Amino acid sequence: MLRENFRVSLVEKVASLKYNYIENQDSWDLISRVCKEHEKQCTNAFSQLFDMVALIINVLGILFVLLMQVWWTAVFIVLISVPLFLIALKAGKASYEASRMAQKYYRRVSYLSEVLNGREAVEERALFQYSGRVNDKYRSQYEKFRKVRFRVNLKWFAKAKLSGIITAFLSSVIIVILVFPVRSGKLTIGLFIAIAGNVISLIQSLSWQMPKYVDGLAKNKEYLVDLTSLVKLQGKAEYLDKPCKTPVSVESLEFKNVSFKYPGTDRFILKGMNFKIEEGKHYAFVGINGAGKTTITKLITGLYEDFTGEILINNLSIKNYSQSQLKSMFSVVYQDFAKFYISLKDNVALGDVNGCSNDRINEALDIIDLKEAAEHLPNGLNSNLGKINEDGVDISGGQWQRTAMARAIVSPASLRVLDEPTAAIDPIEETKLYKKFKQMSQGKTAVIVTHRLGSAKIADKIVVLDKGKIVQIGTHDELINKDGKYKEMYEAQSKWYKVIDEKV
Ligand SMILES: Nc1ncnc2c1ncn2[C@@H]1O[C@H](COP(=O)(O)OP(=O)(O)OP(=O)(O)O)[C@@H](O)[C@H]1O
Repeated sequence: MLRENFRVSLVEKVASLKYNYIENQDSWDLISRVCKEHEKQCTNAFSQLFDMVALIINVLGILFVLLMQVWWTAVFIVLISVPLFLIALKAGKASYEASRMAQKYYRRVSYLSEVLNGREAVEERALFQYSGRVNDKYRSQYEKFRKVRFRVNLKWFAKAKLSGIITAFLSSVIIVILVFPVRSGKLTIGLFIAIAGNVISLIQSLSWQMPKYVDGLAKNKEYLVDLTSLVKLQGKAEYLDKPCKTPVSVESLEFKNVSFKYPGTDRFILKGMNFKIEEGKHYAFVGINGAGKTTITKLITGLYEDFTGEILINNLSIKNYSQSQLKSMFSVVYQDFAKFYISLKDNVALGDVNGCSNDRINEALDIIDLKEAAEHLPNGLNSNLGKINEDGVDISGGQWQRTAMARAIVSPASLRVLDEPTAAIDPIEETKLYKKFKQMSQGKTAVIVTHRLGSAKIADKIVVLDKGKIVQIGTHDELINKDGKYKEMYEAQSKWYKVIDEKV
């Protein structure tokens, strides 16, 4: 039930969160803490709770026997156990808090461990031999992580041991005192042995088992505090909705005086931006690194809502559309697109979650020049990609990019956003690809973010960005004949384009 229900609920909760929580460090830490070993956290809590109930019954039984025979020993033992109980409670809470603090170091440690051992960085590792340096960093981060944990564990250990020693000592005192009534004949030897046995059993229960369970339960309580905080994070159930089966067509998209800064930061990334995208046309957004191109695509697709000014789709504010309507309007390929280690066919089919036929997949692969390569894979379209599967095959960076673009092609959305997905494809191939993309996107609107002006050239309009502002808009011919940022950038890259112009 935990796996089927709780895990699914957690996944749905995280998927329904506002996008800015995913990019925010603190909320991401919270999400990681709650989702990590959630099943274990719950099963531990249950088993510890039951063990504790069993222990309490056991302790109460022994206390009852003691109470009947030598009442003061029972009272004495109960009085000792109260502070022990409180100490264990505090230790459990501190231990979970330490794991919260350790989380940020742990994240870095896990990342560095992946860099040192993972498959992703294997080539750079072999080429640059950086393992020694990264290892030093790993060690220093791990030391910080270990010290935080060690301090808490040490405190816990010291408290638990000290409590154990005190209880053992006081219980020995009880046993010694009981010798006197035995000597005077008030207590039989048999009863004395039984009581001494019970006192020793109580010591074990109260000084070792009880603190262990209380500590565990306190940790679990803190987990519940985190879980409650996660549940309270703002989200919308509609973020889980699929795109509408009948996509909403984007006839126009307009930015009116849009300014934006990322949540939790002070710097405006977009400053009073105005432009209009018309149906069926292709737009290229160009500009230096950090100019704000990707940020525009994030706002266009509704990932962030906290902007000032207006974003109008078909003359209606973007905020008036439901998530399923918005999702049906855009197909997006980002520069850091996801590589899914599933079959090639499923990778492409993700572009239309409402159902995608084999014919459409083949057509998309054909357009994107991936069909031949797909036919050479061991199981054709059904070949698993990536080395995570036993029969998985590695494809090249450019082929991954083409796969991601094929996803955008099978999507029925009317506006395609390509945020530099072609960086791993050489400039000549890229320009060919965009030309083909333009041909097959007739009637569709496209926003292409690129650094290669040879590719931008084929767009109907080029939007030039600089420091969060639009500095020029126009066709290639218009912009190249004016002095300005575009001409400057184009001339800097022009040596390439002579070659490209000749070849494509
Ligand atoms: N999640 C974020 N939180 C805070 N700042 C961000 C975030 N994402 C991007 N930025 C900042 O916003 C600015 C614009 O980034 P953006 O990715 O839009 O630029 P870009 O023009 O697409 O750059 P590039 O050509 O390098 O891809 C950058 O200065 C970046 O540091």
